[in-house]
Amino acid sequence: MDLFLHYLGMPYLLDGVGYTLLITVLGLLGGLVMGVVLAAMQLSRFRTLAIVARAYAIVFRGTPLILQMVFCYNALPLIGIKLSAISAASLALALNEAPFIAEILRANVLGVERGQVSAGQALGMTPAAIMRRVIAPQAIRSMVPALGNEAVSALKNSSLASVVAVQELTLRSTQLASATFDFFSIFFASGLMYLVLTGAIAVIQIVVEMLLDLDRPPPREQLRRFLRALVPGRPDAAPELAVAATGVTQLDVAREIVAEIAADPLPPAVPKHAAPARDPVARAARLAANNIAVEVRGLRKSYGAQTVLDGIDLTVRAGEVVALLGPSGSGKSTLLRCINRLEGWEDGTIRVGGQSLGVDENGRPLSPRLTAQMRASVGVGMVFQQFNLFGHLTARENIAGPLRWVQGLSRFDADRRARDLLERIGLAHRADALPRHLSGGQQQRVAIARAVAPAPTVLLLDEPTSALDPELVGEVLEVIRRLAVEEGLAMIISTHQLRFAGDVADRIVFLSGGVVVEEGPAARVLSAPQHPLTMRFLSSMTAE
Ligand SMILES: Nc1ncnc2c1ncn2[C@@H]1O[C@H](COP(=O)(O)OP(=O)(O)OP(=O)(O)O)[C@@H](O)[C@H]1O
Repeated sequence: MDLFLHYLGMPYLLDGVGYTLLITVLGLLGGLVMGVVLAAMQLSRFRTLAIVARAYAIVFRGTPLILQMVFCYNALPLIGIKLSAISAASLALALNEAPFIAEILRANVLGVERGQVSAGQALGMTPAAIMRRVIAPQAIRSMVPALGNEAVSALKNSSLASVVAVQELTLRSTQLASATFDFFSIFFASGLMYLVLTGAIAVIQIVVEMLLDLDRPPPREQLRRFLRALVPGRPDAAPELAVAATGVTQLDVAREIVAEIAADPLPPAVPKHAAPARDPVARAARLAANNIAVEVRGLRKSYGAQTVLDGIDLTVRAGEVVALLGPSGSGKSTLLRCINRLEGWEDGTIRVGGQSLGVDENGRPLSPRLTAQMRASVGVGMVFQQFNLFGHLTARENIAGPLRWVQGLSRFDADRRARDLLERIGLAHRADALPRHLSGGQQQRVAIARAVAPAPTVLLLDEPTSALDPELVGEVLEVIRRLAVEEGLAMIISTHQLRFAGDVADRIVFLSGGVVVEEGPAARVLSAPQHPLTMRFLSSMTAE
């Protein structure tokens, strides 16, 4: 035991720990930098870069680290690059770690829901802003455990640096044991040192995970809870006593909270503009004089051999509400995504606010960054079936964030606009809740508020209620009515809610097999459809 303690505090071995740490840190930092580059190359639109990165990964993951160390130390001098043993070992470790770290980065970037990327694009965020504000914060959170593993493995791999005579812990332990023959005490002591180092990595990992944990209460709340727990006799410190005194169980309290959240009524409507008079003829005449908000001409779009949209023509005027109806797979979502330039197409033109999104005045395609800027300046918002809220941001930040990043509002103004909208949709009390703590209906209400926050002129809604339980549909339709219809936005809404369509839509466009088979005033199409396919669809929907 004495000998073991003696080796544990021996400066010769402790110096070895220093070298071990140095190589590990340099290797990991180098690996991280190169890993970011490799991951970016693999995710890039340029195939050649992706192929080069993949080839690198095959070579450096497929050969032993010990050979890479020998190569860096002995072979690089042959081409004029002479490195010290520590530099050569660190470089080899970095080269070896890079493809593993790149795969961790790539997997976590791809793991962020694609819907959130579409939502970012639809909000007019550039690819760089989407990476920085949406993907990176979520990917970094989820990659911490894997990076912790990688750090432990790099620490252990650093022992291979002994092959190029770096005086790290394993080499020094072996040398000491050869000289003293006290193998057991020395290797036990050096094993414990490695354990302490890997333990420290585990602790760092736990702390980082805690700091990045979105469910962690804010520091002030943590301090409040801590202080409350210290004060004896306070109701929070002894909830059972409070229950005994009042006769109200915790279950009762929980039920009350759940009931309150479930009811979650919308506040009374205070429309900015008076709701449009529902005299369809007068309204149609008024709308006919408005500017064209969206114009689709001869749109053809295929996925591989499948033609999804086959010569669509559609004109929507400012302030007009158009409901897209049609059976599943008829192309409604694809049409909406094309209008917003989230999809390309083969033939035809789409103009939004008089501009062709994604192409310059000479018809040449714009970069994704310029397309995003154009989308924001034209003012087209989109609401998705699956809500697509940014998962790491609160309800308030989901609305305020894009206002700052895209519209350039100050934090104060963006927050005020977000709070105002949350109040109007009856969710002011949930402003600081994360999307995963909101019901589907609440999430979709926030998503609608986020889409209308920059005051778009055109709002596209892709089956906004189809992912919701029936009892939540009404609240979302009411929010659409308040925030969009009453604001007089031009809207194209793909929906299966016939009553809602009849109530808010000026016109119904019925799609089947990628073509418009019938269109006309909402009341007429719903009550007296002309085309057999429309008739069959409407009677099947009414029967449901
Ligand atoms: N990214 C894609 N790749 C290949 N095929 C696709 C893609 N997106 C849609 N499709 C196909 O295009 C057709 C039209 O799909 P779309 O989602 O536009 O229909 P929809 O009318 O919106 O249907 P639903 O009411 O079920 O949402 C479908 O056959 C679908 O399988």
